[in-house]
Amino acid sequence: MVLAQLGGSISRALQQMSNATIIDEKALNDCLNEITRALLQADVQFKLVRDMQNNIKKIVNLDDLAAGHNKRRIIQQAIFNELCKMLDPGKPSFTPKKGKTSVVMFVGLQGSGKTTTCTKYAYYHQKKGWKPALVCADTFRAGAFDQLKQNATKAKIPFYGSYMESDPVKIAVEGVERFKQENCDLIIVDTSGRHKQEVALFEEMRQVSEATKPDLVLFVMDSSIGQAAFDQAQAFKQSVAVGAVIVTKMDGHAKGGGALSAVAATKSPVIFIGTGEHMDEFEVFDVKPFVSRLLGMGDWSGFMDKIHEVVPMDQQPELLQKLSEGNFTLRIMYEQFQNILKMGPIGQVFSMLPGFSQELMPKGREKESQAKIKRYMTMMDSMTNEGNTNPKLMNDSRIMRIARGSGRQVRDVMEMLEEYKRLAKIWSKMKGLKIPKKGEMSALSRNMNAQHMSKVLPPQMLKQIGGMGGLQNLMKQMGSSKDMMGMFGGGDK
Ligand SMILES: Nc1nc2c(ncn2[C@@H]2O[C@H](COP(=O)(O)OP(=O)(O)OP(=O)(O)O)[C@@H](O)[C@H]2O)c(=O)[nH]1
Repeated sequence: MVLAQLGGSISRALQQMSNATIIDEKALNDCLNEITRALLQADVQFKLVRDMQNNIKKIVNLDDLAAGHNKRRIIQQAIFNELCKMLDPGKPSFTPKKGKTSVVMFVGLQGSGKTTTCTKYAYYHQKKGWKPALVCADTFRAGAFDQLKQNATKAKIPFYGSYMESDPVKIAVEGVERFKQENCDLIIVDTSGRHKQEVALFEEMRQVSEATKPDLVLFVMDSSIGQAAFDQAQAFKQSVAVGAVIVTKMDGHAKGGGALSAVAATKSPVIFIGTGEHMDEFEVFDVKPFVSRLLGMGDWSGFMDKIHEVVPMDQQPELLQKLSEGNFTLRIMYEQFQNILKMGPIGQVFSMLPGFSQELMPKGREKESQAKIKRYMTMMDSMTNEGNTNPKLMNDSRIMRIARGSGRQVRDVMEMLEEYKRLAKIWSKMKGLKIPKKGEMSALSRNMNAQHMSKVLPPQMLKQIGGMGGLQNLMKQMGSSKDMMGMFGGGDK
């Protein structure tokens, strides 16, 4: 995903500025120009980037800053805030409530991933105990109903559609009525797409919308459309009351910056992103954790959510307890690999942990990484329970035995043990950190003190903030404010 590169470029620009002996107008301009270039390359609309640059310059008036102020921190905070502002239209979208019927209509161009996303959205809610249903009002594309039917059947979600009826309005109304009677609480209407923005498409959308009176219109946008995103999103917004955006294919080579433009064009928030073709490759989109990730700061709240999602309920307290004791054993690694493989897209989990994803899970090489994890697990399988699971007791003959037993080379076993050491080192930094239970993210904020934070932050980031002293000051100044936690990916949702 090119957004990751964007994050890398922004981090580098900040780093370069941090390395400058004096942070003057020139250093700031150089840094901002670098960030501007990165955003434009990521297809963010030119006007948005220019506005952002001007805003930062206005906020960070270097002449007015009294001596002793941490300029780096102020600049970094301004960049963080401006990026968040770009992605946050300032008002939340309509949020359906479990148990209360809501109609959600999906709109978007053909091929944007609309049909796939309808099912992902339904499946996401179904896993959380909702009663969703799918209505296929796409009578334009042959095969659309079959596709929806297939997806819905796989996910065991009720669906409605017709091979005979050609009037999308009629199907939409009938489907919505049927599922209202069946007490479904999330009725999702998939509408037709077109290859390009056409009058006929917009007219049909308007009619379906008028007839079904959706509580929310979701605009689905392919992240790879680049600079065209702004105009496309605006055209949809002008035809129907788009309330929120879902950006798809964020896993591919898309530059992803279009997401920022779509928010500006529709003045509606991005609420989910699609990160693959599978049903569960779908993530809630939260502005602050996203920008934190973009700036390479990690996303703790997302990571915790994933743990709650991936690890079976009965294993959660034990695992979290062990992790908070800094007790990352080979067995834990094995069990977690097992859970993660069951879930499918492991990259999503690890990418949320600072410094984690690149080594074990390079982007775009998930299949390879998955195979690697399976290989590790075969080797771990061949270890005997007693003694051998303690990596400290691993000697040459044991390593050879494991290699023989699992049909692998000695160097493969060594690699697996190295990986364990690397993960154990990362997790040892978590020692003492109280890990919140589901829905208790505020506990994380309360327990995150500067010391923990300093261990968790990548070293270059800590340096930019001004080391331990700078971090303590920063936390004092900001108190335990949401902004601060948001910056590091925590905070209440
Ligand atoms: N890699 C990736 N592929 C996706 C994602 N979302 C959808 N796709 C793929 O994009 C292609 C088009 O998706 P559809 O759901 O058929 O598109 P659509 O917008 O419904 O198309 P119409 O019904 O013709 O309007 C399919 O091959 C999907 O598997 C995503 O997040 N990542």
